[in-house]
Amino acid sequence: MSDTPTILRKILARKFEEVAERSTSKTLADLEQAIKRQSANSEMSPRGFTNVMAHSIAGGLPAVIAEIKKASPSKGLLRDPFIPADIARSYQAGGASCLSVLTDADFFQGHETYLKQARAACSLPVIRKDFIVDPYQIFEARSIGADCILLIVSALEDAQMSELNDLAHKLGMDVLVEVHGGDELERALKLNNRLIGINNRNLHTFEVSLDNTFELLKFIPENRIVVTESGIHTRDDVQAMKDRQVFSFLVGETFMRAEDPGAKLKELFV
Ligand SMILES: O=C(O)c1ccccc1NCC(=O)[C@H](O)[C@H](O)COP(=O)(O)O
Repeated sequence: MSDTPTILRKILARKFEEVAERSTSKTLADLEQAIKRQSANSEMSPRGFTNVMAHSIAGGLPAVIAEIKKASPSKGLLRDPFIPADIARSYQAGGASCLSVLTDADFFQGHETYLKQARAACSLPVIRKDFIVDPYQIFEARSIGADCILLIVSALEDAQMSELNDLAHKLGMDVLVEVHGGDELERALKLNNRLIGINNRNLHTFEVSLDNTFELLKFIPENRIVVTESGIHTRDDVQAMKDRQVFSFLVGETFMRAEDPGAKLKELFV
């Protein structure tokens, strides 16, 4: 791969700086202490992200991870005013299985507080949607209440990915391992993990094609849950996935642009 600074590379470079900055004001030991303290609070216990997804599918329902993102590098500002607690309640009423909350500030106008507010407003499991490059961020994710984290295969080496995956599980969280191409999928399948996300968006070029899910799907064993991510806009898009036995979805922009995100979810999925 060339070293041209694509958006993904810029985000990752910033993440390394962020971890260095944050860990001086809040150390790893501080985060571990916070996690220990919150283990006495049942509200903060992991909500079983993967189990909830599997349960929806087993019950014949699509498992929708409904995303809370204020803005994105490809589309700019998506929602204003942006009230995570209201959005979370709307998603739960609309039938979402889980939430995804962007916590990256510099590129998505996200924040950890948004995850806390969204999670406190509903009973759904929540994935911290961020760009994880260091164990520090996994401790941080659990300390703010995340039930699941995202690992983007193209951002990580195998050994590092395996270490991060194990750490997340050790802290009681689930992991969504995200791929875009066949080589990444091969690497993802080596991990002991059930949720595999196929991103239809190329994070280097922003190009989006649902064909990406259709093409990679055949290489994924049946014991994995395939989540199709990005570019889902219509009932036809949803039906095209269902026709190919894909029942798990991660949707952001379409819901964020709707006045009532939960009603939009129902319109697409029910
Ligand atoms: O959304 C972007 O522009 C983006 C750019 C660079 C890296 C990641 C990006 N998005 C993260 C996601 O994968 C999506 O937020 C998620 O899959 C939902 O996609 P969509 O329904 O198309 O908003």
